[in-house]
Order: sequence, then C-alpha cells, then structure tokens
Amino acid sequence: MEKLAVHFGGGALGRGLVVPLLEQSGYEVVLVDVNDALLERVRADKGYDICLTDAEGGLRTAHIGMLDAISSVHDVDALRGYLGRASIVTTAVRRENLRHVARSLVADATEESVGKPVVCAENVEHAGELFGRCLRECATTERQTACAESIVAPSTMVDRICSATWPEGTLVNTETFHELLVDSKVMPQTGVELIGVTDSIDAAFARKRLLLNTFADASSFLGMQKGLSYLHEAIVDEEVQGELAPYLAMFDTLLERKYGYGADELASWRERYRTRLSNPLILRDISTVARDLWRKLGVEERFAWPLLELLDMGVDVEPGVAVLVDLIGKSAGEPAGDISRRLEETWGGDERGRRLLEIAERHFA
Ligand SMILES: NC(=O)c1ccc[n+]([C@@H]2O[C@H](COP(=O)([O-])OP(=O)(O)OC[C@H]3O[C@@H](n4cnc5c(N)ncnc54)[C@H](O)[C@@H]3O)[C@@H](O)[C@H]2O)c1
Ligand SMILES: O=P(O)(O)OC[C@@H](O)[C@@H](O)[C@H](O)[C@H](O)CO
Repeated sequence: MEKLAVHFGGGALGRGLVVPLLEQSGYEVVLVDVNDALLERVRADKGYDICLTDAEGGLRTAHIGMLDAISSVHDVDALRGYLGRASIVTTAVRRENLRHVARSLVADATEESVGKPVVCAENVEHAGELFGRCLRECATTERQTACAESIVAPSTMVDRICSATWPEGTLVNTETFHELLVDSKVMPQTGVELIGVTDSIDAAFARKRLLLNTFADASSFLGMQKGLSYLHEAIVDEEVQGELAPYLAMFDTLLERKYGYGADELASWRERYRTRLSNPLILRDISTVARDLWRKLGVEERFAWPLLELLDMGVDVEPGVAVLVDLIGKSAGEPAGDISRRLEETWGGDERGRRLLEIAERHFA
C-alpha cells in the first residue's frame, strides 16, 4: 500500500497538527475540505506554513507540503481515486461534519475503499463509535453497508492549541506540545510513526477533556462575557479563574477514583495545561473556543458529565453546579425561563441528569 493519507478538514487542527504529523511520518497527504478558496490557496502554494510559537530559540516556521488539495463536493472522482490508494484516512472537521465525511467514504464505495482505517482527530468522546454510527446511517445499499462495516475507526484523544489565520492567510499558529493517540484495542498500530496508540484511551481522554477542554471552554465562555478577545486572556484573568475555581477543583476526585491518576500527576498536568493555554503568541479567538454551549452541556459532554460521575460517587456537587448555572446564565443569552426549559430538555431524559437538574434549579433564582 502507498504511503498516502487522505485528510478531511483543513481548519486549525487539521493544518496545525494532523497534516504535519502525517507529513513528518513520511506520508504524502491529500487535503479534502469544502472551502474552495482555502483549497485554491493551498494548491497554489503546494502546502502552507505553520508557526511553532514556543520553539527553542523563538518562533519557528515550517512549510508543510501537500500532494493535492481537493473538494469533497466538487472533486468527487478525484477523491474516490485517492481514497482507493490511501492507506489511512484522518479527519479534523468538527463533530457535526463527521456524517458528511462518512457519506463521502461510503457513497461511492469501490473495492479499493473497503477496510480503510479512519482516525477522527476530534474533541469527541468515543469518536470511533460515533463515526461507526455515521457510517452505518448513510449506507443504503449492500455494497455501502459492507464498506461501512469494514472501516476501522478507533476512539481517539487529540490535543494541540492551533489558531488559523484564515481568511487573511493559510498560516496556522501553534505550539510544540501535541498528543494524538488512538485506542489500541481497536487499532493495535496506526502505521503512522507520529500517531500513537494507548490501551487506556478513556483515561487519557478524561484527563485531557477535564483539565484542558472544560478548563479552556469554561474560561472562554466567562471571558467572552467580560469582553476578552483571546483564549489566553481568559486563562490568566483572575476574576474568571476565581469564579471557576470551585467547579474546576472537583475534577481531581473523578480522575483519581475512576481513572487511577495520582495527585502529583494531576497537579503536573494542570500546570502544563495552564502554561500552554496562557501562551500569548497563539491568538486563538475566544469565540472559536466558546462555541456550541448547549452541545457542550450534554450529559456525555465536558460540562455536565464530570458532575454526573461525581454524583454517582456520592460527592456533593453543589459548589460545582452553582458555578455552572452562573456560567450558563451569563453565556446563554436567553431569559431564565428559556434556560430552564432547555436544561430540562438537555438533562431531563437521563436519570442522573434529573438529579443534576434538581440541584441546578435551586440556583436559578
Ligand atoms: N483548534 C484547536 O486548537 C483544536 C484542538 C484540539 C481539538 N480540536 C478539534 O479539531 C476538530 C476541528 O476543529 P478546528 O478548530 O480545526 O475547526 P475549524 O473550523 O478550524 O476546521 C474545520 C474544517 O473542516 C472543514 N470541513 C467541514 N465539513 C467538511 C467536510 N464534509 N469535508 C471536509 N472538510 C470539512 C471546514 O471547512 C474547516 O476547514 C474539532 O473536533 C475540534 O474540537 C481543535
Ligand atoms: O472544538 P470544540 O468546540 O468541541 O471545543 C473547543 C475547545 O474545547 C477546544 O478547542 C479546546 O478548548 C482547545 O482544544 C484548547 O486547546
């Protein structure tokens, strides 16, 4: 099999992490996106630049080469050809677009496209299972169903702070730190030197989700209300961090008891995340982090899920709920009655969610 990778999603993380990892692992990469202007620029420049803002000795810019850059909408024949030759497919498109990628893989399934591994580099819990469902839902013929079932999609954990400068240019500002791991139980090896495997994907995901995503997102939602412009400003804002402290402090209990982390290990991760997220050279627009509040309030998502788990452990979650209710009130931009109704829809269908709702209602004054 050729060392060819087809990557869907040329946004911040796709260009800032996934494509560079593939390229540095010796793969030729075909970028697939739906943004025609971006694709044209990348094709014309035969790639794009990334800037490592925290490299030793100062900023370090590198050119990331690209075999081709095509549209999943207009270049369907070319895409089919590349998919047939590829030994791995990767995505960084955001959760809501995974079903479109699944359709691209299954719609014109050929014999060559059967059995491809797909690594979804997304901030999505159990991304492999979600992608599997997307594949099955869009398969309507026997051939498509066989293709959907043959695709191996492990769950993943991905982390790097990336900020795209588009539409000004194709440069992505990022950092040296990165993690991209897949579940070894589903995919024992990725065949890509710089994409690793782990036998404890749930623990790795929970650590990154709570100590990085929940921290970054909660800070950004509150920071945006204060008129801050960038993620790093919200991380170093004492008022924002003071408000969030009782909520964020609760996560260690969950990470220690359910996932086996040690207190020192967690303290060291917390410090590492805080330092990275405070990097003032990555101008990550705060609105690209403080997005999709209601999705993130879902029972399996970063804001409510840890509280539900702690409830199960018999922990008093009231201090955390109070902070979360305040964050929702400030960020939702809706009257209290509407917020209450939406929370009922979001949490009320789940037994643990209803317990959380009861506590939350005490704080909606
Ligand atoms: N930006 C970060 O620092 C960061 C860090 C960790 C994880 N993530 C995760 O990475 C994923 C991507 O986030 P992002 O910040 O790069 O978003 P983004 O909006 O910058 O990029 C998404 C890209 O996907 C493209 N796209 C949408 N539908 C498509 C389709 N059907 N086919 C091909 N391309 C399609 C869009 O045009 C866009 O270029 C998300 O799941 C996010 O949670 C991002
Ligand atoms: O992509 P989302 O909208 O699910 O999440 C946005 C942020 O959670 C996410 O981008 C992190 O905060 C970011 O990865 C911090 O580096």
